[in-house]
Parts: sequence; C-alpha cells; structure tokens
Amino acid sequence: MTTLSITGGRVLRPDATVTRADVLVDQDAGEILEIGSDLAGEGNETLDAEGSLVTPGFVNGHCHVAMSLLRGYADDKPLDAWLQEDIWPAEGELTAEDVRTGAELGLLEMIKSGTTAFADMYFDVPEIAAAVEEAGLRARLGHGIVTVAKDDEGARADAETSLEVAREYDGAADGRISTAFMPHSLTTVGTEYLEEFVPKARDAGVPIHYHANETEDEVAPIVEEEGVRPLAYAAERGMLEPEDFVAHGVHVDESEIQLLAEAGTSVIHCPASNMKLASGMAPVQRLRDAGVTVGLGTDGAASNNDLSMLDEARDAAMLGKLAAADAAAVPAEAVAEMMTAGSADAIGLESGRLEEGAPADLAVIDLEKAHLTPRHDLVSHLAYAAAAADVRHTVCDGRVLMRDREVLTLDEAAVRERAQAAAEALSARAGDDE
Ligand SMILES: N[C@@H](CCSC[C@H]1O[C@@H](n2cnc3c(=O)[nH]cnc32)[C@H](O)[C@@H]1O)C(=O)O
Ligand SMILES: [Zn+2]
Repeated sequence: MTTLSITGGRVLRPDATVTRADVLVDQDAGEILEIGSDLAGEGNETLDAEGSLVTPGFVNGHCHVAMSLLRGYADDKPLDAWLQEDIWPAEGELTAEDVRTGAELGLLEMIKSGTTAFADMYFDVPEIAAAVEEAGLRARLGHGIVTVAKDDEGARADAETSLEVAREYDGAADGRISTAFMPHSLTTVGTEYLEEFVPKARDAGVPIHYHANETEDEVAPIVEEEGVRPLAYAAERGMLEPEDFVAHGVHVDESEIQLLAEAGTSVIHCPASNMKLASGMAPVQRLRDAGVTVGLGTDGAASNNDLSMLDEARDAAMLGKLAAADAAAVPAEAVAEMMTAGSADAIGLESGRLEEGAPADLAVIDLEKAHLTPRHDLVSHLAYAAAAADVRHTVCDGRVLMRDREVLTLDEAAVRERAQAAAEALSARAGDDE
C-alpha cells in the first residue's frame, strides 16, 4: 500500500467543526485511512499543512468547463440574448481540439482553486473525458441536447449522442468519470424528445441533469402552453427522481419547492451566473428549509467569469441573505456544506467529506495571509474570506494534483499558451476580431 500523509493542519470535519489533525491516505484505494494525531511519519509521501486548513475538495455541481475558452468573449447581456447572439454562434465554430483546450484550461483553474470534482454539460464529451483523465479530477459528464431550431433528424441525433455518451463513459478513467443524460433545458428540448428519451436514460441507469427555472422567460412559456409550472411539467415527464439534479432553480414557487423536496431531486445553485445575467435570486434558504439538497456550481466561465468555488461560496452567502432579506439566511456553515457534501450528494458522488473510508479528495488552504488573520472561525474564513490563490495543495482520489501551487498533472504554461492561441483563432473565425 502506498500512503500519503497531510500533516500539521486544521481539518474541517463533516459536522462543521475544525480539529488539529493529520490525515493519512491510502493512495492505491484513493481513500482516507485515518484522521488523527501523530500520523506524520506514516506516509510514503507527505504534504505539509502547517498553518493551513484541510478541507474536502470543492465540488462544482454545474459547469461547462470548456467554455473557459469563451471567458470574457461576451458580457453584460441577459441569458437569452447572450446565448443566441454571442455564445451559440461562437460555439458553432469550436472544433473538438478547441473543446479539449478549453477543458484543460478550466481543469487547470479548478485544480488551482481546490476543486476536485464537478458535473459538466457540453458537446465533444470524449475530449472533455480525455482532459479529465489526464488532469486527475472526478467528474459527472454529459452531452447537452438542444432540439429547438433543428429538424427531427438532427434533434434525435443529438438526443442519441447524449444517451450514447452516458452509456459509454460511465466508469471511465478508473471510475473517476460518471455520466448523466443531459437535456439542455425544459424550453430548448421539445416535449416529444423528452418523452422518447427520458425512459431510455432510466433504462441506462444514469441520472438526468438540466437547466430549470433559470429565468422568468423560461417559466412563462411552459405555464402558458402546458398550464403547469416547469417542475410539474418535468415531473410528468419522469425527470424528477432522487438521482436527478437541476441547475439554477431561481424562479421556483412554493409548489415546486415542495415537489423537489418530495421527489428528492437536488438543485445546483449558481449565484454568480444568476447575478451576472440578472436572472434573479434563488430562494436558497427556503429550499434548504424544505429539505431540498442544494449544491453549488459556477456554471461556465463565460457567465461567471471564473471557476473558483471560493468566490461562489461568498456569492451564495451574500445573495442568499439578500434574497431572504435576512442576514441569518445561508450562514457560513450552510455554504461550507453546499460547496462540499451538498454538491457531492446532488451529483451522486461520495466525496465532499473528510472521514475515514471517504474518497481522498481534499484541498489545503494557506491561512498565513493578512486577509485570513485573525483566526476566530475557519468556517467563516472558508465562506467569506479565502480566495483561490490561497489554495496550496489539491489531492483527488489520493493523488496529489497540485503541490505548493505547482500543478503536477497539466503543464500550466503550455495550457495557457494553447488556450490563448485557440481563443484568438476562434475570434477570427467567428468574425469579430477587432
Ligand atoms: N448539443 C447542444 C449543446 C448544448 S451544451 C450546453 C449549452 O449550455 C449553454 N449554457 C451555458 N451557460 C448556460 C446557462 O446559464 N443557461 C443555459 N445555457 C447555458 C452552453 O453555452 C452550451 O451551449 C447544441 O447542439 O447546441
Ligand atoms: Zn449552465
């Protein structure tokens, strides 16, 4: 057995307490063997966590990682115009190689900001899977289906691709990759395709993930045409099961909150994207009070514009209080839970908690910084004050992905260089290089 010890740190436990402890990891099994004192001499390899907080690796519950290539490409527009006028035309120009390059850039940023697992909806998923395999993270991947503006043949081919990708890649990268069937949203995929393909996804045994109730504009057409709220419509199509998870859930009414709670379907809250596109404020405290599992996600870098879960944590706390008009809403402890175990539960992973037998997915955060002094409450620091650049080490599945801010699985300079060149070529092709 090869072992790794993370020594001298303060460890964030599942009950939100922080204790001084070493962590011993079985690298072959990718599991935490023991959390306790005096384990420093036990590991074949050691990571220094002196003056640092050891947290579960962050779990980004909703992303489009390859969109990192479109960071800053189009800003300051609402969802509909942003997608139709800028993002979809640019995505039409992306090659499979661009998707690979964008994914590597996003994964690099994830490792540098302590994220060890994520859920992702995009196209050219084989490229994303290859990048995940190389980078060493854990992921639930899927091909996003859009059927509007496609003929029947094109629509069905897109849905078939999502099903095939879900079947083929489940369990890839030594089990670090799992999958889901991913209709883009309830308004961009036609009812007939949901009715045909959702049962097939159930037969394949994969969860279903989609954007839901992100903007008012997505709610109104369903209420008008179907006479029911979007999540009731989703439930009628068999898309509200305990393993399923929806992104956003901004404009959900009381009946939909109850529906989610009863179904056991999780919501991934994406506060930065919701603020940037002015989509609205999700009722996060009300969802949590109703017993809904709420995770946290960045969405793509083009609507955020970064993939740091520490930024997302602060945004979630701030926006949650504003939405509830209550400073006690979405407290630091809730945010710490949402960015780790909450997201992991939502997307169906065992990660997100530091305890014996759990997956060895963790991040070590340097506390010896002016903005993290003094140390009254480390959970407070995690939610409100820590930043991506404070992450020292990142470990996933027992493997060190970053040591002392040096990423070991990807060549940082080369990835950045390739991404810059690919983005410039893309702008030229999309015809808007000023
Ligand atoms: N196969 C589909 C692609 C769907 S991938 C998922 C899509 O979600 C888009 N996307 C990114 N962020 C958001 C968001 O916040 N709401 C809705 N869609 C988004 C993203 O640009 C990407 O096109 C097609 O043929 O167009
Ligand atoms: Zn999204």
